[in-house]
Amino acid sequence: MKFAIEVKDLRKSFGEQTVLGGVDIAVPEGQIYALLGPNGAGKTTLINILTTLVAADGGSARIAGYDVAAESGKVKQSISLTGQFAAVDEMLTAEENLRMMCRLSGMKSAEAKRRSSELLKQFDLAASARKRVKTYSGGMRRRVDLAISLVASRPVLFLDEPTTGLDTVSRRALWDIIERLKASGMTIFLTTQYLEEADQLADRIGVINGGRIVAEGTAAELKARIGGEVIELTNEREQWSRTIATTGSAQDIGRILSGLSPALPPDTQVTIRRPSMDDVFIALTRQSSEVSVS
Ligand SMILES: Nc1ncnc2c1ncn2[C@@H]1O[C@H](COP(=O)(O)OP(=O)(O)OP(=O)(O)O)[C@@H](O)[C@H]1O
Repeated sequence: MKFAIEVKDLRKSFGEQTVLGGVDIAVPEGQIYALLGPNGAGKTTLINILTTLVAADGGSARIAGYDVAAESGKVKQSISLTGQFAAVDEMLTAEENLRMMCRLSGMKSAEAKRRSSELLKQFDLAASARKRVKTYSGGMRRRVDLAISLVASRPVLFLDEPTTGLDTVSRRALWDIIERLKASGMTIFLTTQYLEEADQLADRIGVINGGRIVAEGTAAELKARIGGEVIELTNEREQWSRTIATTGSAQDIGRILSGLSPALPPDTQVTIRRPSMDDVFIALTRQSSEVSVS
């Protein structure tokens, strides 16, 4: 298998603080990898190292076969990055923004025109292409950001929290686009705080906490790690809920409930269901918060 992204024992500290304490990741070509983690877990630092913006202290990373430290120029030519620093001019139309970026990346006028209209179509922006970006909704604006980062076709795309702050409809529209980009053969590395997003898009999910990958696998594999089912106890009057992993057998459920029942208010509701990504995430980050990264 050929890997588009290969990260080995990657380390980074800021002063005394260890932000990445030995991270290993391998993403095969053409797949989507989602990195999930709480605030401050090191996700942006990892993206910054993989996109050559920040140097690592130790370990290695290769993108499209090139070493991020020794061959940073080749790495830059292999990647697109969409994050906080999108260079959109709000006073221009989407079409003008795209043509300008195409010209800046060295295309002749006719080529810039062709590539811009191709991107406007691909990102469902053709109907609004001649309106100023400042009149766009958040979702449309995010699609312009993404289109601009893809002006030059590159094999590996990094997306730092692509749908944060978007409403459900715009988020789904962006997911469709990300899936289409994958179908065109791109390898995509994204960070997200939405478990549903990782579940929906990613071939593999890595959970990062305390500077380490504490779990990795497909959404189904991660869900399987916390057992067959979860018991959810909810008390609406007292406004609390609690989940407990169970094998799902009558004996195990009986054991858990009889262990709890003397302490439970009588109006507590019990539901038994398959674990969600939320359950997995909470279980994994809770377990690993004890782990030292130094
Ligand atoms: N240039 C820097 N100098 C000092 N500390 C830094 C620097 N960059 C990041 N950090 C620290 O490293 C830790 C990880 O930050 P990072 O931005 O990588 O986390 P994150 O997982 O992306 O979180 P968020 O979702 O909040 O952006 C944080 O505690 C942050 O304060």
